[in-house]
Amino acid sequence: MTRYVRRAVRLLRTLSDLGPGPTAAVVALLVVAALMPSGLAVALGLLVNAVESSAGTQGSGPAGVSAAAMLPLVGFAAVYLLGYFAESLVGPLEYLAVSRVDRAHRARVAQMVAEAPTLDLVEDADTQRMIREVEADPRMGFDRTPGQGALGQVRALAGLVGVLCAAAVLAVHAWWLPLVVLAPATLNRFLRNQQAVVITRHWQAAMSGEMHADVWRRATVDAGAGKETRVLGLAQWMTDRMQRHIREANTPLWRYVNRLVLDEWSQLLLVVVGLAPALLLVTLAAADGSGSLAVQATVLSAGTAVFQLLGSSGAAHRIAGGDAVLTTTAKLAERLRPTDGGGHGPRVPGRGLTASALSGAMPVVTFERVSFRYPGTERLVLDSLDLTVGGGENLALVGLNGSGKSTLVKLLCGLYRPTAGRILVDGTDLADLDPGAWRSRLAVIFQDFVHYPLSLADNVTLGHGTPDEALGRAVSQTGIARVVDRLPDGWRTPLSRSRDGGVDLSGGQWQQVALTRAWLAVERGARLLVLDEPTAHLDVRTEAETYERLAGLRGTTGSLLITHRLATVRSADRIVLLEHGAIVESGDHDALMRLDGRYAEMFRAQAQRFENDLSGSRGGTE
Ligand SMILES: Nc1ncnc2c1ncn2[C@@H]1O[C@H](COP(=O)(O)OP(=O)(O)OP(=O)(O)O)[C@@H](O)[C@H]1O
Repeated sequence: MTRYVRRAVRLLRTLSDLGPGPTAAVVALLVVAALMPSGLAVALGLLVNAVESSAGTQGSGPAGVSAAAMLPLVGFAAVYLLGYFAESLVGPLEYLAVSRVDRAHRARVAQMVAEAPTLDLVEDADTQRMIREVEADPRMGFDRTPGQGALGQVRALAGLVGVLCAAAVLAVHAWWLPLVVLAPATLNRFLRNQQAVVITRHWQAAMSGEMHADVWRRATVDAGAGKETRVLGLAQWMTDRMQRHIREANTPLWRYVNRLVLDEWSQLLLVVVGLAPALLLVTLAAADGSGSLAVQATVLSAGTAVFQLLGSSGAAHRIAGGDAVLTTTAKLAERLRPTDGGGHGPRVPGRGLTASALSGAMPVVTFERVSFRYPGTERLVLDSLDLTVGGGENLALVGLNGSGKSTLVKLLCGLYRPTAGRILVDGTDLADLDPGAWRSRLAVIFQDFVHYPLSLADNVTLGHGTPDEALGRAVSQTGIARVVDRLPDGWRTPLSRSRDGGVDLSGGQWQQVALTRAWLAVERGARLLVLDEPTAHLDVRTEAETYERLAGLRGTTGSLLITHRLATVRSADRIVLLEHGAIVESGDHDALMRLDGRYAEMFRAQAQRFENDLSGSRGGTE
C-alpha cells in the first residue's frame, strides 16, 4: 500500500512543472468527468421513476407522462452534456500537460547526462540503455513518460472519487450493494495493475534490442548516411535488420499481450460476478414490490460505472510506465552523480582548485606513470606513460594508428580518469580540479569534432556570446574569411543541408571552422591548445597559413599537436613518438633524425613518398 502511495506522490510531484493553474484545471475536469457516470445513474433513476409514477397515475395519458418526465429528462441531458463537455475539454488539456511535464523531464535528463564530469559512465552500455529508457523521446513514439504517468495518476485518483460516488449511490438502495460490486471490481483493478507492471518490465527488457533497431532506423532516414544507402543499395538490408531487431526485442511483450487478449474473458467474468448478484437482488425486490424499475436502472448504471472507473487498463499502463521511467531516472542520476571516491560514480571535483588553473598562466600538465584501459576492456591503451605537456612548450605527438594519441588527449581533458598513475596540473591532481574551470583553460579540437547543424556564427562561438569584434578579429586572423565569403548568408548561414537556406561545408572548410573555435577559446583565456589532426583535410597552402598563425600564439599558449603529417612537426619544440601507449622516442626533429630510430624511418618514408609523387607529376607534365 505504501508503495502505491509513494509511487502516486512521486508521479504527482512532476506536476510542479505544469504550474498550479493548469494542474487545477486538469484535476477539476477529470473529477467532473469521473463523477458523470454516477450523475447519469442518479439522473436515469429519477427519469425512470418519473415515467413509472406518472404512468401509474390514474387517468394520465402520454401527455401527462411527458410533462412529469420533463424535468428529470432535462436534468439527465444536462448531466450528460456536462460530462461530454468535460471529456472533450480534458483531452487537449491533458495533451498539453503531458507535453509540458515531459519537456521539463527531458531537459533535466539532457542536463544530467551532459554535465556528468567524465565520459566513461555515459559510454557504458547500461547507462546508454537507461538514457534510452528515460529520455522520453517523442520520435520513438513512447507512451511511457513521466507526464503520461502523472496524468494517468490524476485520472486514477479522480476515478476513485467517481467510484466512491457510485458506491454511495448504490448504498442508498442497499448498504450491501457497494460491497457486492466493489469486491470483484477491485480485484479486476488489481489484476490490471499487475498486468501493466509486467508489460512495463517487458518493455524495459526490449530496450537493448530497440537500441539496435535505432541504429538502423536512424541510418535509413539520416541524410548524412543517404549517400551510401543509395550508392551501395543498402535500403532493403537496413530495413530488414531494423525489423529483425524490433521483432526479436518485442516478441516476449507481444506474446504476453496476446495472452492477455485471449484471457480477457476472465475480466468479463469478474464484471458478471460483480453485477449479476446486485441486479438479481434488486430485480427480486422489484418483483416482490419492495423495489422498482428506477432502482434497477440506477443500480445497473452505478454498478457499471464502478467497473468502468476501476477497470480501465489505460491509466494503469501509463502509471506503471511513468513510474518505471522515474525509477530509472533516479538510478541514472545516482550513477552519474560524482562521489567522494570509492563509490560507483565519478569523484567530486573541485576540492583543490589551484590558483594557476584560474589564473592566466600557461598550465603544465604532467602524466605520472599513467596507465589506462577503456572501461569494460582488457587492453592497456596507455602504459606507464610519463610526459609533461604545456608551460608554453609546443609539443608534437606522433605515432601509428591506434597508438593511443587521442586517448591521451581525452585523459588530459579529464574525460576519463587514469586506470593507474595520475595527471597533475601545476602539481594538483586533475581529479581534484573543477572540470569546468580546467576545461576553460583548454582550446581543444578533437579529431572527430562535432559539425553542429547551426549557423556558422553559432558553430564557432558555441554559445559563448562572442561579440562581433571577436568575430571580426577571427575573420582577419584565422582564415575563416574564405569560408564566410562563400556562404549565401555569411555568418548566419546554417551549416546543414536539411535546414532552410542551409549549406554543407567541405572537410577542409569544417576544419577551418574548428580552428576558429579554438582561436576564440584562446581569446577567452585558454592557455593550452590541443589539436588532434587539425589540418588533415586542408590544402597545402591553407595548412601552411594555419601553422603560421598558430606560431603567432607562441608565448600566449602552450600547444599539443597530434598529426600524421610529419613535415608539419619539424618546428615543434619537442616531438614525442608513441607506440602501444608508451613513449619510445622524444626530442626535437634534428635530435630524432640523428637518433635514426622509428621517427627518422617514418619521416624518411613520408619524404620519399612526397618526392616520388612530385617526380611522378613532373614526369607526367614533361
Ligand atoms: N571509447 C573507446 N572504448 C574502447 N576502446 C577505445 C575507445 N576509443 C579508442 N579505443 C581504442 O583505444 C586504442 C587507441 O585509440 P586512439 O584513438 O587513442 O588511437 P590514436 O593513436 O589516436 O589513433 P589514430 O592515429 O588512428 O587517430 C585503439 O585500439 C582503439 O580501438
